[in-house]
Amino acid sequence: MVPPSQSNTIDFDAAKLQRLGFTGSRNLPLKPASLVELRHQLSLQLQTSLDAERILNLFFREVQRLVPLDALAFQHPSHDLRLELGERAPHSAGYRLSHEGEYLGELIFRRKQRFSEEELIQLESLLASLLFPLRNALLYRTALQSALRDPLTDTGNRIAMDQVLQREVDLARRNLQPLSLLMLDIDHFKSINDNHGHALGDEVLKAVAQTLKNQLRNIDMVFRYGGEEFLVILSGTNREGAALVGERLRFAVMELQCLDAGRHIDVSISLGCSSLLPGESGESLLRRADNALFVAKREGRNRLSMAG
Ligand SMILES: Nc1nc2c(ncn2[C@@H]2O[C@H](COP(=O)(O)OP(=O)(O)OP(=O)(O)O)[C@@H](O)[C@H]2O)c(=O)[nH]1
Repeated sequence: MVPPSQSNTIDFDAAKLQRLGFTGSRNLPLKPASLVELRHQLSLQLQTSLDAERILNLFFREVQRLVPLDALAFQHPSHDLRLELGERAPHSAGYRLSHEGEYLGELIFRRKQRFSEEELIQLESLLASLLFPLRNALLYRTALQSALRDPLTDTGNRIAMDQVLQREVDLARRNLQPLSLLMLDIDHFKSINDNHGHALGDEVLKAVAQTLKNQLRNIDMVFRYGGEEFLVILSGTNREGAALVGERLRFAVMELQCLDAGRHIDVSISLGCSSLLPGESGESLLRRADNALFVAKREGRNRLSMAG
C-alpha cells in the first residue's frame, strides 16, 4: 500500500486549532491570558485531539500564558505513557490526576523559581480543564491498542504485524541494517487440544507466548500469526544472530513446565528463519520464513530451519 503523500494529508487537529484562532507557532511569544479566559480556551482547544501527547503539549504551552513554567512531566505506567516537556528545574508541584475514582496519571510542573500559593491555585484550576480530554485520550489509546493485540496471548495481532513488518523493512532498507524473521509453530498442537482439552491448549498458547516475550529484548515484536503460529521480527539482526535467537527460543519452550493434573506435557516448537535480501519485499521475506518452517516440520519438528 502506498502511504498518502504529505500534500494529500489534512491535519484536522491543526485545521481546527487554526479555526479557533490558535495558530500554534512555538516561536511567537505567548499572549498572557486571565484564568477565566484561559480555562475557556483550554476547554475548546484540548477537545481538538484524542492524542494524549498532543493534548499535554498544548496544555503545557497554553498554561504558560498565565503561569510561567520550565517543564511538565507526565506518566501513566499502565498506558506505557511517559512524557517530559521543557527543561528540568528544581522546584516542582506534582498532582495525581483522577476523575470519578479513575486514575489518569501523575503530572508534575517544574520551575526554576518557587511556585506561589496563588500560582498553585491557578494551576489546579487549569488542571480541571485537562481531565476530560485526557480521559478520552486514554480511552482512545486503549481502544487503539486492543485493536492491534491478540487478547489470548497479549502479543500483536495480524494487523499490527503487517504494519510493523512494513515499517521494519523500510527502516532496514533505508539504514542498510539487517532484518530477520522467525516464524514458529507449536508442534502437534492438535493432539495437545485433543488429549488435554481446549482450555489447556489455550494455557499452553499463553505460556509459549510468555516464554517468547521473556526471551526477547523487544517484546513488541512478537505477533500471533495464526492459531498456534507466531512471528518474531528481529530488527538489526542478521542470519547468524537470528539463528542463535531461534535456538534460544526453542530450548526455552522445551523447558516449559506445562502440567495437566500434575502430569507433564511435552511442548516444542518448530521454526523457520529468513533474513532480508537486498531489494526484497516484506511479503517475500515472510514467505521464505514460512517455507523454512515447513521444512522444519517436514524434517521432524522441534528444530530450526534457515531459509536459503
Ligand atoms: N486451544 C486452542 N487451540 C487452537 C487455537 N487456535 C487454533 N487451535 C488449534 O490448533 C490446532 C492446529 O493443528 P494443526 O494445524 O493440525 O497442527 P499441529 O497439530 O500443531 O501439527 P504440526 O503443526 O504439524 O506439528 C488445531 O487443532 C486448532 O483447532 C486456540 O486459540 N486455542
